[in-house]
Amino acid sequence: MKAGMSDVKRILFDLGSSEGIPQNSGPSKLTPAGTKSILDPRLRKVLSSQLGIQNVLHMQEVVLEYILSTSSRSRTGDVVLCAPTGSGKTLAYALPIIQDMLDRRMPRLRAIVVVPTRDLANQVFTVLSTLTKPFGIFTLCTIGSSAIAEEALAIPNAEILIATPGRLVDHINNGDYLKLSDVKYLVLDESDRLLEDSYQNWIDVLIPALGRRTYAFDESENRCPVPRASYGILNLAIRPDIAMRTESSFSGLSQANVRKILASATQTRNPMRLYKLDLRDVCFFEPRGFEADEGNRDKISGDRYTVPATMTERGWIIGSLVEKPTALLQLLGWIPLDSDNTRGLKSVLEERLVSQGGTKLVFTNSVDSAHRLCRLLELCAFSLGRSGKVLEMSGTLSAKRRKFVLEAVKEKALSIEGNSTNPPFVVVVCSDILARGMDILSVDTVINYDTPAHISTYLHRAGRTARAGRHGKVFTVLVSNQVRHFRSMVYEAERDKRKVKTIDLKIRTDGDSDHSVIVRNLASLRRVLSSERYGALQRDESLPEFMMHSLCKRGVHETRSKYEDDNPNHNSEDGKAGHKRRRTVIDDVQDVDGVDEDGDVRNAGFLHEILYTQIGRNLLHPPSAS
Ligand SMILES: Nc1ncnc2c1ncn2[C@@H]1O[C@H](COP(=O)(O)OP(=O)(O)OP(=O)(O)O)[C@@H](O)[C@H]1O
Repeated sequence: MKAGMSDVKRILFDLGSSEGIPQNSGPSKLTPAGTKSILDPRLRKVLSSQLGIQNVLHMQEVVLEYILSTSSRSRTGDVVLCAPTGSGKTLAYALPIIQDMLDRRMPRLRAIVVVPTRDLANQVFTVLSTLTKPFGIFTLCTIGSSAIAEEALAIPNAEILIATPGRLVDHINNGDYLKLSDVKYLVLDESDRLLEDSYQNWIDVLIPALGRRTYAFDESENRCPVPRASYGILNLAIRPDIAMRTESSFSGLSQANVRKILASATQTRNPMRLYKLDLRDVCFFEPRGFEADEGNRDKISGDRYTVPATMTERGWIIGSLVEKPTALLQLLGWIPLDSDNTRGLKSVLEERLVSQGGTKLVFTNSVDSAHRLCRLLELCAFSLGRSGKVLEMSGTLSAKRRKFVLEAVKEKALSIEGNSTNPPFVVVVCSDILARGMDILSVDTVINYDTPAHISTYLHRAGRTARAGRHGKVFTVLVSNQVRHFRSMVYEAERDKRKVKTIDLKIRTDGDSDHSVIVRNLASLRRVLSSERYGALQRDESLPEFMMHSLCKRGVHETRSKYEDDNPNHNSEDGKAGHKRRRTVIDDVQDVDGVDEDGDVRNAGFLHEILYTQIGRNLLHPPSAS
């Protein structure tokens, strides 16, 4: 987090010109909060020294001002914050909470932040703990990565708790060490996602535990009586549509003082979902110009969203599923565009896609496809001689591996050498685990290899790029029969329809074309996946180079001696274990190739593969040899 921050402070953007967010302009400047800001100077100093942020954004300032100006009153309104991805919602809720705690007298649990995934919890924890540490505010992250008893010991000292819903419920049910009586803020980050899933009925457990309000039923009240107000650059409005449905049946003063803050780029306005949260006096923050049309207010499905102005979106239409991997390689700039494509299209690709450096995220619709595609790209990168890294990120990986991948990408710790003709790259193939909230500033391109089924998934995936005023590109690979659905999904939901263009891509799949790279490597992929199935290769680890050499038919013996030369410590205990495992991998590959030293195919599984699949038959009896 910290490493990227020195860049962030220079790339500031304006959420609040009087015209609203500029739709088609480049990154605009941040209007400094300056001396008018109500941000505490102590907090400002920490923000600057720890995160490299000199000024708060207008949206953050408005939320800060609203929350702090009403925090001392007995009746405080709940806050719903709906701003585009990458617009700084984390600090928008974190700053008022921390500032409110600066002059506390007794350390008590004052705030709970609930987030849907462990990785996001870790990210939010990094930001909050960095800001709170200098003030001695103890922030704790409880996500189920350590023993519950261990966490239970730490929880009584926590003043801010960041938790995934399941773990929070575990602690509430586990004993009385989690004291909720002094909790003043409950934040739901990615609230629409949290409300979608029931996660052990976490809302039903948490809300009553915080102290449910009691209301007197009042039929005559059909609107929230609190007036609309315009607050600086944002519309700060009590949304009657939500207020009416959540409050009309229950009017009266609250007995609880927990203020709820909901944050998401795709905030649900569905009162049926929000109802369970027991919201009251809801203040709906959204950038001016993007509030729901008056006529749409009552339509539950009428939500419209906006994406950052610095994002370019394109749909790439291909003829059939078979062309997808080849289209991906072309999008990544690893193989040239087919000459059938127009000159104009070529220049678009060259200009927009083949950017040097930068991280590319490739989204698939399932963890299995993410894994297979990652392996295939690893093989293709190797056989095409590309310098860079292909990494996988999905829920099936161990927490340790996920942390490694995130840190590696965030901190740019991957030391990859390249040159101008072969620029280094980092491609992360991921499932939707990375779609929500993850803040990786080096991501300059998002590719939807699989088209997302829902607009919210599309927007969150896309939102991993073009963050904090940076430029970013989003490409969606579309098989021709998916185009209609894609267009209607995006056009109906996005406010600026002109932004998303679709372009036809012509791809040759005959024997002489670049498509043959895919065909060759699909055969290797099968062998890699077999090695994993039989435990010879860890799913979590990148493909060892010697294995790729072997798969590229450079000779098993050569790679074995290469491995031994390259690993002088292979006789140490650790080295031996690793060596043994790697030897198995080599044997494995030999088996699949049908060239094992004893002349036997030892593994029955592989035997099956070889004898009963077309690819296996081709391997043993190449068509040209027959
Ligand atoms: N005041 C600021 N000045 C400069 N950069 C900022 C400021 N506030 C936040 N940022 C940066 O903007 C980036 C995006 O912030 P954040 O992760 O909070 O976005 P978000 O709105 O929560 O996005 P998402 O909807 O995807 O979760 C982060 O890198 C953050 O450090």
